[in-house]
Amino acid sequence: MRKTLVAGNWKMYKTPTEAKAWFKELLLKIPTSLPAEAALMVPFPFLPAAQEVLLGTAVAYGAQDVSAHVEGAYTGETSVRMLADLTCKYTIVGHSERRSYHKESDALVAEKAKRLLEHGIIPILCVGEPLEVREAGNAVEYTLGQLQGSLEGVPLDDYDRLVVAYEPVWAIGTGKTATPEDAEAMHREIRAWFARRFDLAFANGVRILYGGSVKPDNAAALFAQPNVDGGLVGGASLQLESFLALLEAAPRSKA
Ligand SMILES: O=C[C@H](O)COP(=O)(O)O
Repeated sequence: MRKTLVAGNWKMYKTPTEAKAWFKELLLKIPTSLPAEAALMVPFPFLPAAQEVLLGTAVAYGAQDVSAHVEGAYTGETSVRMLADLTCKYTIVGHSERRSYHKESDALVAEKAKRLLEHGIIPILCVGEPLEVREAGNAVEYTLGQLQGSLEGVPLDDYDRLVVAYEPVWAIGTGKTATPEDAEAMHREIRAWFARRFDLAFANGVRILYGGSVKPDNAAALFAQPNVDGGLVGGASLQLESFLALLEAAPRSKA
């Protein structure tokens, strides 16, 4: 059984003060019998407030990136030891905005995933093709290539040490969502890749989220697909009511 996960990615929105108030309000409004697991992936300066308010509750939290270096003279970087000290459960690696704007390679993403695993933090590894690749009919090949490269040398002893997020670049922040059928088709390919690389039990256990313009009005159809184990959600995770609606749209688990 895979527990469904709805993870908000706040990107570079809100302030620490706003975030702390939001976390508190969320805890007041979140249903006690929450079907899916909830998580918030927030900017680094929000993590102390997340730890103070969310630690020990039903809402997990984590960062949106991490340095590949453990520590040292790396101005502007944030280390995995800092994230572990702030009790992050998850952290995003390889988001397309970092791959594109910060030229992060698969090899760098793999190093970051390794650092997280070494410190007990679960990487949410993002993969997904740009529009021209999809239009050329190479979306599967491209996405599986990214997956392979971003997990090169990453020691994965169990499926619950990793979450994958399939985020087609053309669907991010554009209002264009992959159809539930297209998302399901890619998620099946990703799961089949894990079956080839590891085994069937690993493949059936690993959670694969969909990301790209997930909203309360399309979430239920996406999350109903057998291989879509929840979502990594940008814009629609920023408002409390829509984040709660997304959580309610998610089933408890997948077989
Ligand atoms: O990580 C989240 C994705 O980039 C999706 O963002 P979005 O829901 O605003 O399209």
